[in-house]
Amino acid sequence: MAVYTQVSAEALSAFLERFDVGELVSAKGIAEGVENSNYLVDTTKSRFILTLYEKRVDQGDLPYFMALLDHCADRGLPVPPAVPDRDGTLIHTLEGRPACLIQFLSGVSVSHPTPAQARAAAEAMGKMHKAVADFPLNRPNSMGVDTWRPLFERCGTSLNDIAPGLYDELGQALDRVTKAWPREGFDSCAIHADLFPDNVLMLGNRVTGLIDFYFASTDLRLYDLAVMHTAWAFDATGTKFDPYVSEALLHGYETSYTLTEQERAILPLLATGACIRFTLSRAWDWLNTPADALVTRKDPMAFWRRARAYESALAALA
Ligand SMILES: Nc1ncnc2c1ncn2[C@@H]1O[C@H](COP(=O)(O)OP(=O)(O)O)[C@@H](O)[C@H]1O
Ligand SMILES: N[C@@H](CCOP(=O)(O)O)C(=O)O
Repeated sequence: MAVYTQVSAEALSAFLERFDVGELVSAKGIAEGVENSNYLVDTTKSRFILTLYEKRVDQGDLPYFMALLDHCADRGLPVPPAVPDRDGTLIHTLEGRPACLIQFLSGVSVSHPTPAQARAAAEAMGKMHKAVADFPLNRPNSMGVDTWRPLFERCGTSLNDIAPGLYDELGQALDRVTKAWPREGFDSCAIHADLFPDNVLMLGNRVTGLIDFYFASTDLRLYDLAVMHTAWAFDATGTKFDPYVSEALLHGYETSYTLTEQERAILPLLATGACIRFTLSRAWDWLNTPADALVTRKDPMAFWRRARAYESALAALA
């Protein structure tokens, strides 16, 4: 459940008057998602997503996210730009939170992607990377490789409450990965950085939406593919690897960028890093979200299992 901030009908009606979008017909809180409050809003003219940005999203980053969405939408990608009000303003305040009215995209996110769906989603990622070649803004990755150690230290030995021995094991993997992390030799661009299946809307095998750009940042282009691989090529528990989905992801991405031998060789390391990042962010939430909170905590171990699988692949290559 992700509705942290309640919006009254009166406040929403008044808010919508700033836009040329018709009058409020209905508004329902959306259960999916963990970061922000989202409402499905119907007006006499159309359907929208209303997002109120909660504490994890820095208000100062919103102009970057909105510019990136606009840039990609202008180039024909299925991403949802913010709707401007009559003055052209995109970012507003509602119920005391920064808020945007966002274009609604049809489609559903798949829970068990097939190879054909994985291929289409990775193709869309490749197209996005092509489209941002001339995107002029930069945003350092607030969940990038240099942030993992401090987050690990903040979690501390409480990690062992999640699984005995996790603090030591994760710390050692973090040492190995940060030491080997490529600091040059691979290109960077604006990346999505969280293109999990729940952030891709699909109708059948067709991608109708790439959403939730709130971790988007400037980072290694291949790291984006690595994040996607970790999220798509395993079952939800991180126990079962699907080699057909894995291959389909790489084939899909290669319709835009052929992977060199060097790039294929670095992918397991980047994927191990991605798994550490999601293990840590989930662990932090696990340790700091009250058990009775409305939001469902995500299992950190589902990514730690994946990290071990990628590290074994690295060992096999050595
Ligand atoms: N532009 C959109 N069009 C259609 N549905 C959307 C759109 N943006 C968000 N959603 C819906 O809202 C849900 C939560 O959005 P998301 O951005 O993933 O939230 P959070 O940032 O809180 O994780 C998505 O799973 C999807 O169902
Ligand atoms: N995808 C990440 C966390 C971010 O969640 P989202 O709902 O904003 O995509 C994870 O699964 O840990």
